[in-house]
Amino acid sequence: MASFPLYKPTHTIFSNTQFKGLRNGFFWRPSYSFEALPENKVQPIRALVAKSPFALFQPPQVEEESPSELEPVDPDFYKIGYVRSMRAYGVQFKEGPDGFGVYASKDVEPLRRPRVIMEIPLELMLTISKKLPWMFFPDIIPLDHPIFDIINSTNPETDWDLRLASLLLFAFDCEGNFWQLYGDFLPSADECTSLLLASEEELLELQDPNLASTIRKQQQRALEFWHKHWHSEAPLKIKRLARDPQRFIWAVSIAQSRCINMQMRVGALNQEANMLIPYADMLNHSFEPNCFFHWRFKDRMLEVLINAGHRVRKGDEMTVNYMSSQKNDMYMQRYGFSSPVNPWDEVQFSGNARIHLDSFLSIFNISGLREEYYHNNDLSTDGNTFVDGAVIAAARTLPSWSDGDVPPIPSVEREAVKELQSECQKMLAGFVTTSKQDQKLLDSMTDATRTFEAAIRYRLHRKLLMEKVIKALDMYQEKILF
Ligand SMILES: C[S@@+](CC[C@H](N)C(=O)[O-])C[C@H]1O[C@@H](n2cnc3c(N)ncnc32)[C@H](O)[C@@H]1O
Repeated sequence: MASFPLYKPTHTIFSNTQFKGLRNGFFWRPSYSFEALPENKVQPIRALVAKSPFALFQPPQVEEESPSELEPVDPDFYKIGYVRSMRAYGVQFKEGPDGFGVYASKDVEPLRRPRVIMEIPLELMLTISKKLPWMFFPDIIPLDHPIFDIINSTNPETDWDLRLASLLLFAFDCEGNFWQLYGDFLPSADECTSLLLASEEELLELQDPNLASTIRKQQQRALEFWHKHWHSEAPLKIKRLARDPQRFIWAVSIAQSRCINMQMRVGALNQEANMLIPYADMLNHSFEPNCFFHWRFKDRMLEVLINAGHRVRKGDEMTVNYMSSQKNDMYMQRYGFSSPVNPWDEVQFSGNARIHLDSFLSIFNISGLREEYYHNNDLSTDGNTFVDGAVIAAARTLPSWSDGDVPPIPSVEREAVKELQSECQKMLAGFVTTSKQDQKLLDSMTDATRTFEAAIRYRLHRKLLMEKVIKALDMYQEKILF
């Protein structure tokens, strides 16, 4: 099997001048299709840089350059000399509501087995082992390069993002490195939602002092790291990697919002690694994802696969689950977005009021495993039969007792419902704006920064959850307690 199938590009080829538009504050990044051609099943991303001098994407020129009298060669032997390309099957990279994303370019019937939609070889990635001794795959750092000392100075427990950011900046500076080109497809500081890039005013818009203070500490930490290593005496080959702190903080934002952690096996080594994986990092998050990642050991590839049994329609977004069991503040901290249907989100109640959890769940017909949560439709926003994630969050959030814990006393239960509702009302009243006002603000925004928008959305999502809790308790009261 040849490592470079000879596919024909079907899409526009963008010149380097057009790439530069990305950095000028506009949020556009070109879209690329990997639709199957009649004669081929795969469309490699190499085609998008077909005119670039970039070595990694150049297919072997053996056939064109070899006079016909030459003997046919052993393809396996020649394969050794060429770096592999990324392959994608029936997907398209384009801009959507959550920035760039990956979309199905054709219908996929549900299969009994997961179906591969992307394969990304190890050599295109930037990875660092999570633990000492530091190992890099591929190892692009030459012996004695001072960037290694900088990476080596980081705290193994906490500073994975600083290490990855340093490696990314180093890769941008390496002649012929894949990331020199891929960097043009990464979000610019204006396009990135990471709160590391947020101003103090934007952090205040979160109306969450804990989250704001966590972010301030992270900003400070990145800044101090830059000052420590990018001082005036630093060698030029370090200085030019990040001439100002903003460049370094942007790199940390990219590392935080695009890193994938995986256990990868390379040879006899089993490595837990922090990885920047091109193309796979274009996948957005969903709490009901249709895809997942898998490390293919035999040829050191990351596979992106569609879940077994999943039907995908042309135009559907392909998504993965970034983190499980995390509240919206964690999503904000790491990725700069929150979700109104995060089933793990919470409202923090402070009082002693508790309701009967089993009765509450029975009202919404929620039982069993997470995937099997259903409810009676009354609280669903879109009218489908699946339980809204916010209803699960409401259930999880409520301080509760169950049989054998406290005996059911209807009057006490009724009192508890009212208390919980009134605590939610008080919390809502503590916000400067209402959820309707936040929604209006979001609808009217035209030239706001992405971090400002993310901050407003975050506080709106918290209010929506509280409103859901109040409504759910209303229903509980009506149906069970009369
Ligand atoms: C790994 S990247 C995914 C690709 C990214 N959308 C882009 O434009 O390059 C993660 C970033 O995508 C955005 N994102 C991913 N999933 C999202 C979601 N469910 N809602 C809103 N934004 C999301 C956030 O900006 C996040 O920091």
